[in-house]
Amino acid sequence: IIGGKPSSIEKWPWQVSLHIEGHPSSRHICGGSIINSRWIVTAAHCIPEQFKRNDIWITYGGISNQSNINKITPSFTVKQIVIHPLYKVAEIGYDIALFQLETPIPYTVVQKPICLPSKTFRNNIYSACTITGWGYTNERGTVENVLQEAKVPLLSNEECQTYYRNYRITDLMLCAGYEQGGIDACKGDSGGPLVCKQNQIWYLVGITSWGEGCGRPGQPGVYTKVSKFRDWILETTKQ
Ligand SMILES: COC(=O)Nc1ccc2c(c1)CCCCCCC[C@H](NC(=O)/C=C/c1cc(Cl)ccc1-n1cnnn1)c1nc-2c(Cl)[nH]1
Repeated sequence: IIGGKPSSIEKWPWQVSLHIEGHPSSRHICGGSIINSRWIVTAAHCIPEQFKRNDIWITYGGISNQSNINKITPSFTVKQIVIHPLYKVAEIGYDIALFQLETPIPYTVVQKPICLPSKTFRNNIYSACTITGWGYTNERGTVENVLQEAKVPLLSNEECQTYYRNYRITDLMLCAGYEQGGIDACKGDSGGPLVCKQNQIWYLVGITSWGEGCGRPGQPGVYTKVSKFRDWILETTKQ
Protein backbone atom coordinates (compact mmCIF):
# COMPACT_ATOMS: atom_id res chain seq x y z
CA ILE A 1 0.00 0.00 0.00
CA ILE A 2 1.41 3.40 -1.04
CA GLY A 3 0.66 6.33 1.26
CA GLY A 4 -1.07 4.25 3.93
CA LYS A 5 -0.42 3.73 7.62
CA PRO A 6 0.28 0.73 9.87
CA SER A 7 -2.92 -1.01 10.94
CA SER A 8 -4.04 -4.08 12.84
CA ILE A 9 -6.01 -7.15 11.79
CA GLU A 10 -8.68 -6.36 14.46
CA LYS A 11 -9.87 -3.54 12.17
CA TRP A 12 -9.95 -5.73 9.04
CA PRO A 13 -10.50 -9.29 10.39
CA TRP A 14 -11.46 -10.67 6.93
CA GLN A 15 -7.97 -9.96 5.55
CA VAL A 16 -5.83 -13.04 4.99
CA SER A 17 -2.31 -13.54 3.67
CA LEU A 18 -2.00 -16.23 1.02
CA HIS A 19 1.41 -17.94 1.15
CA ILE A 20 3.14 -20.47 -1.07
CA GLU A 21 5.11 -23.04 0.88
CA GLY A 22 8.88 -22.91 0.51
CA HIS A 23 12.21 -23.57 2.20
CA PRO A 24 13.29 -22.38 4.67
CA SER A 25 9.91 -20.59 4.98
CA SER A 26 6.73 -19.86 3.05
CA ARG A 27 6.33 -16.47 1.37
CA HIS A 28 3.42 -14.05 1.01
CA ILE A 29 1.98 -14.05 -2.50
CA CYS A 30 -1.35 -12.22 -2.33
CA GLY A 31 -4.03 -10.88 -0.05
CA GLY A 32 -7.48 -12.43 0.24
CA SER A 33 -10.77 -11.97 2.11
CA ILE A 34 -12.74 -14.44 4.24
CA ILE A 35 -16.33 -14.61 2.91
CA ASN A 36 -17.44 -17.62 4.97
CA SER A 37 -15.89 -20.35 7.12
CA ARG A 38 -14.77 -22.42 4.13
CA TRP A 39 -14.10 -19.88 1.35
CA ILE A 40 -11.60 -17.07 0.64
CA VAL A 41 -11.96 -14.68 -2.29
CA THR A 42 -8.84 -13.37 -4.06
CA ALA A 43 -7.63 -12.34 -7.53
CA ALA A 44 -7.31 -14.88 -10.35
CA HIS A 45 -3.92 -13.40 -11.37
CA CYS A 46 -2.53 -14.54 -7.99
CA ILE A 47 -2.51 -18.08 -9.35
CA PRO A 48 -0.13 -18.15 -12.33
CA GLU A 49 0.48 -21.50 -14.01
CA GLN A 50 3.20 -22.61 -11.61
CA PHE A 51 0.95 -21.90 -8.58
CA LYS A 52 -2.09 -23.77 -9.89
CA ARG A 53 -1.63 -26.64 -7.42
CA ASN A 54 -3.82 -26.39 -4.29
CA ASP A 55 -1.36 -28.33 -2.11
CA ILE A 56 1.32 -25.60 -2.10
CA TRP A 57 -0.92 -22.83 -0.68
CA ILE A 58 -1.15 -21.83 2.99
CA THR A 59 -3.79 -19.35 4.25
CA TYR A 60 -3.00 -17.22 7.30
CA GLY A 61 -5.83 -15.40 9.09
CA GLY A 62 -5.76 -13.31 12.26
CA ILE A 63 -2.29 -11.94 11.48
CA SER A 64 -1.20 -8.29 11.62
CA ASN A 65 2.51 -8.88 11.28
CA GLN A 66 4.11 -11.15 8.66
CA SER A 67 7.13 -11.65 10.92
CA ASN A 68 4.88 -13.46 13.42
CA ILE A 69 4.31 -16.21 10.84
CA ASN A 70 6.33 -19.33 11.55
CA LYS A 71 6.00 -23.10 11.32
CA ILE A 72 3.55 -23.27 14.26
CA THR A 73 1.35 -20.29 13.30
CA PRO A 74 -2.21 -21.58 12.80
CA SER A 75 -2.90 -21.85 9.08
CA PHE A 76 -5.38 -23.35 6.66
CA THR A 77 -4.64 -25.54 3.68
CA VAL A 78 -6.49 -25.23 0.42
CA LYS A 79 -8.80 -28.00 -0.81
CA GLN A 80 -9.78 -26.42 -4.12
CA ILE A 81 -8.91 -23.38 -6.21
CA VAL A 82 -11.68 -22.03 -8.47
CA ILE A 83 -10.56 -19.42 -11.03
CA HIS A 84 -13.33 -17.53 -12.84
CA PRO A 85 -13.91 -19.42 -16.11
CA LEU A 86 -13.69 -16.22 -18.21
CA TYR A 87 -10.42 -15.01 -16.66
CA LYS A 88 -7.47 -14.50 -19.01
CA VAL A 89 -5.43 -11.53 -17.75
CA ALA A 90 -6.15 -8.94 -15.03
CA GLU A 91 -6.35 -6.01 -17.47
CA ILE A 92 -9.21 -7.68 -19.36
CA GLY A 93 -11.24 -8.47 -16.22
CA TYR A 94 -12.85 -11.42 -14.44
CA ASP A 95 -9.86 -11.17 -12.09
CA ILE A 96 -11.46 -13.19 -9.29
CA ALA A 97 -10.80 -16.61 -7.75
CA LEU A 98 -12.06 -18.62 -4.79
CA PHE A 99 -10.03 -20.81 -2.42
CA GLN A 100 -11.93 -23.54 -0.61
CA LEU A 101 -10.27 -24.39 2.72
CA GLU A 102 -9.71 -27.99 3.86
CA THR A 103 -11.09 -27.16 7.32
CA PRO A 104 -13.49 -24.39 8.39
CA ILE A 105 -11.75 -21.25 9.63
CA PRO A 106 -13.03 -20.48 13.16
CA TYR A 107 -14.34 -16.94 13.69
CA THR A 108 -12.56 -14.84 16.28
CA VAL A 109 -12.23 -11.11 16.94
CA VAL A 110 -9.32 -11.10 14.46
CA GLN A 111 -10.71 -13.59 11.95
CA LYS A 112 -14.20 -13.24 10.50
CA PRO A 113 -15.98 -12.77 7.18
CA ILE A 114 -16.73 -9.65 5.14
CA CYS A 115 -20.22 -9.12 3.66
CA LEU A 116 -20.69 -9.33 -0.09
CA PRO A 117 -22.38 -6.31 -1.66
CA SER A 118 -25.80 -6.72 -3.28
CA LYS A 119 -25.92 -6.92 -7.09
CA THR A 120 -27.34 -3.43 -7.13
CA PHE A 121 -24.83 -2.01 -4.64
CA ARG A 122 -24.76 1.72 -5.30
CA ASN A 123 -21.12 2.68 -4.86
CA ASN A 124 -21.76 6.25 -3.93
CA ILE A 125 -18.98 7.63 -6.08
CA TYR A 126 -16.19 9.43 -4.17
CA SER A 127 -17.19 7.76 -0.95
CA ALA A 128 -14.04 6.90 0.97
CA CYS A 129 -13.33 3.22 0.95
CA THR A 130 -10.32 1.42 2.40
CA ILE A 131 -7.66 -0.83 0.90
CA THR A 132 -5.46 -3.02 3.09
CA GLY A 133 -2.47 -5.29 2.57
CA TRP A 134 1.19 -6.16 3.14
CA GLY A 135 2.26 -5.01 -0.33
CA TYR A 136 5.11 -2.65 -1.23
CA THR A 137 4.95 0.90 0.11
CA ASN A 138 6.80 2.14 -2.98
CA GLU A 139 7.16 0.73 -6.50
CA ARG A 140 10.59 -0.76 -5.79
CA GLY A 141 9.91 -2.07 -2.29
CA THR A 142 9.45 -5.25 -0.35
CA VAL A 143 6.54 -6.92 1.40
CA GLU A 144 5.66 -4.96 4.57
CA ASN A 145 5.71 -6.71 7.93
CA VAL A 146 2.83 -4.73 9.43
CA LEU A 147 -0.58 -4.71 7.71
CA GLN A 148 -1.16 -1.31 6.06
CA GLU A 149 -4.43 0.56 5.41
CA ALA A 150 -5.32 3.53 3.21
CA LYS A 151 -8.51 5.40 2.32
CA VAL A 152 -9.17 5.84 -1.40
CA PRO A 153 -12.14 7.49 -3.12
CA LEU A 154 -14.05 5.52 -5.72
CA LEU A 155 -13.94 6.99 -9.23
CA SER A 156 -16.58 6.76 -11.94
CA ASN A 157 -15.70 4.38 -14.77
CA GLU A 158 -16.03 7.29 -17.20
CA GLU A 159 -13.39 9.28 -15.34
CA CYS A 160 -11.21 6.20 -14.92
CA GLN A 161 -11.38 5.41 -18.64
CA THR A 162 -9.90 8.86 -19.39
CA TYR A 163 -6.84 7.86 -17.34
CA TYR A 164 -6.37 4.51 -19.07
CA ARG A 165 -6.47 5.31 -22.80
CA ASN A 166 -4.79 2.05 -23.81
CA TYR A 167 -7.17 -0.13 -21.78
CA ARG A 168 -10.90 -0.80 -21.65
CA ILE A 169 -12.23 -0.09 -18.13
CA THR A 170 -15.24 -2.38 -18.20
CA ASP A 171 -18.38 -2.42 -16.05
CA LEU A 172 -16.84 -5.39 -14.18
CA MET A 173 -14.06 -3.10 -12.92
CA LEU A 174 -13.95 -0.33 -10.37
CA CYS A 175 -11.31 2.40 -10.02
CA ALA A 176 -10.18 4.10 -6.85
CA GLY A 177 -7.48 6.63 -6.05
CA TYR A 178 -6.57 10.28 -6.29
CA GLU A 179 -5.96 12.24 -9.51
CA GLN A 180 -2.70 13.44 -7.96
CA GLY A 181 -1.74 9.87 -6.98
CA GLY A 182 0.17 9.19 -3.75
CA ILE A 183 -2.25 6.66 -2.25
CA ASP A 184 -2.71 3.30 -3.96
CA ALA A 185 -2.24 -0.45 -3.83
CA CYS A 186 1.07 -1.93 -4.98
CA LYS A 187 2.91 -5.25 -5.47
CA GLY A 188 1.82 -7.80 -2.92
CA ASP A 189 -1.55 -6.16 -2.21
CA SER A 190 -3.42 -7.83 -5.06
CA GLY A 191 -6.20 -10.26 -4.22
CA GLY A 192 -6.85 -8.19 -1.11
CA PRO A 193 -9.99 -6.19 -0.24
CA LEU A 194 -11.29 -2.76 -1.09
CA VAL A 195 -14.05 -2.30 1.51
CA CYS A 196 -16.70 0.41 1.92
CA LYS A 197 -18.85 1.08 4.97
CA GLN A 198 -22.58 1.61 4.43
CA ASN A 199 -25.05 1.94 7.33
CA GLN A 200 -22.36 0.81 9.78
CA ILE A 201 -21.66 -2.39 7.81
CA TRP A 202 -18.50 -3.08 5.79
CA TYR A 203 -18.87 -4.60 2.31
CA LEU A 204 -16.32 -6.17 -0.03
CA VAL A 205 -16.73 -3.76 -2.96
CA GLY A 206 -13.45 -4.48 -4.80
CA ILE A 207 -10.61 -6.97 -5.15
CA THR A 208 -7.19 -5.37 -5.73
CA SER A 209 -6.33 -6.14 -9.33
CA TRP A 210 -4.02 -3.90 -11.44
CA GLY A 211 -2.75 -0.42 -12.23
CA GLU A 212 -0.03 1.43 -14.15
CA GLY A 213 2.69 1.77 -11.52
CA CYS A 214 1.79 2.48 -7.89
CA GLY A 215 0.39 5.79 -6.72
CA ARG A 216 1.29 7.62 -9.91
CA PRO A 217 -0.70 10.78 -10.80
CA GLY A 218 -3.55 10.00 -13.16
CA GLN A 219 -3.07 6.22 -12.78
CA PRO A 220 -5.62 5.05 -10.18
CA GLY A 221 -5.92 1.48 -8.95
CA VAL A 222 -8.25 -0.87 -10.81
CA TYR A 223 -10.31 -3.37 -8.79
CA THR A 224 -12.62 -6.26 -9.65
CA LYS A 225 -16.19 -5.04 -9.02
CA VAL A 226 -17.41 -7.73 -6.58
CA SER A 227 -21.13 -6.84 -6.93
CA LYS A 228 -20.96 -8.12 -10.52
CA PHE A 229 -19.74 -11.55 -9.35
CA ARG A 230 -22.16 -12.07 -6.46
CA ASP A 231 -24.14 -14.78 -8.30
CA TRP A 232 -20.97 -16.61 -9.41
CA ILE A 233 -19.58 -16.47 -5.85
CA LEU A 234 -22.83 -17.79 -4.32
CA GLU A 235 -23.15 -20.51 -6.97
CA THR A 236 -19.55 -21.63 -6.58
CA THR A 237 -19.48 -21.61 -2.77
CA LYS A 238 -22.75 -23.56 -2.47
CA GLN A 239 -20.97 -26.86 -3.15
C1 LIG B 1 8.84 -12.25 0.46
O1 LIG B 1 7.70 -12.51 -0.39
C2 LIG B 1 7.45 -11.66 -1.41
O2 LIG B 1 8.20 -10.75 -1.71
N1 LIG B 1 6.29 -11.95 -2.07
C3 LIG B 1 5.76 -11.25 -3.15
C4 LIG B 1 5.67 -9.85 -3.17
C5 LIG B 1 5.06 -9.20 -4.26
C6 LIG B 1 4.54 -9.95 -5.30
C7 LIG B 1 4.68 -11.36 -5.31
C8 LIG B 1 5.27 -12.00 -4.21
C9 LIG B 1 4.37 -12.14 -6.55
C10 LIG B 1 2.98 -12.70 -6.68
C11 LIG B 1 2.72 -13.24 -8.06
C12 LIG B 1 1.27 -13.09 -8.48
C13 LIG B 1 0.75 -11.65 -8.47
C14 LIG B 1 1.31 -10.77 -9.57
C15 LIG B 1 0.75 -9.33 -9.61
C16 LIG B 1 0.81 -8.61 -8.26
N2 LIG B 1 0.31 -7.23 -8.34
C17 LIG B 1 -0.06 -6.59 -7.19
O3 LIG B 1 0.09 -7.11 -6.11
C18 LIG B 1 -0.66 -5.26 -7.29
C19 LIG B 1 -0.79 -4.59 -8.46
C20 LIG B 1 -1.45 -3.25 -8.45
C21 LIG B 1 -2.80 -3.13 -8.09
C22 LIG B 1 -3.40 -1.87 -8.07
CL1 LIG B 1 -5.06 -1.74 -7.62
C23 LIG B 1 -2.69 -0.72 -8.43
C24 LIG B 1 -1.36 -0.84 -8.81
C25 LIG B 1 -0.73 -2.09 -8.83
N3 LIG B 1 0.63 -2.17 -9.24
C26 LIG B 1 1.16 -1.72 -10.39
N4 LIG B 1 2.47 -2.00 -10.32
N5 LIG B 1 2.72 -2.63 -9.17
N6 LIG B 1 1.59 -2.75 -8.48
C27 LIG B 1 2.19 -8.68 -7.69
N7 LIG B 1 2.49 -9.32 -6.55
C28 LIG B 1 3.83 -9.29 -6.39
C29 LIG B 1 4.36 -8.62 -7.49
CL2 LIG B 1 6.03 -8.33 -7.72
N8 LIG B 1 3.34 -8.23 -8.31
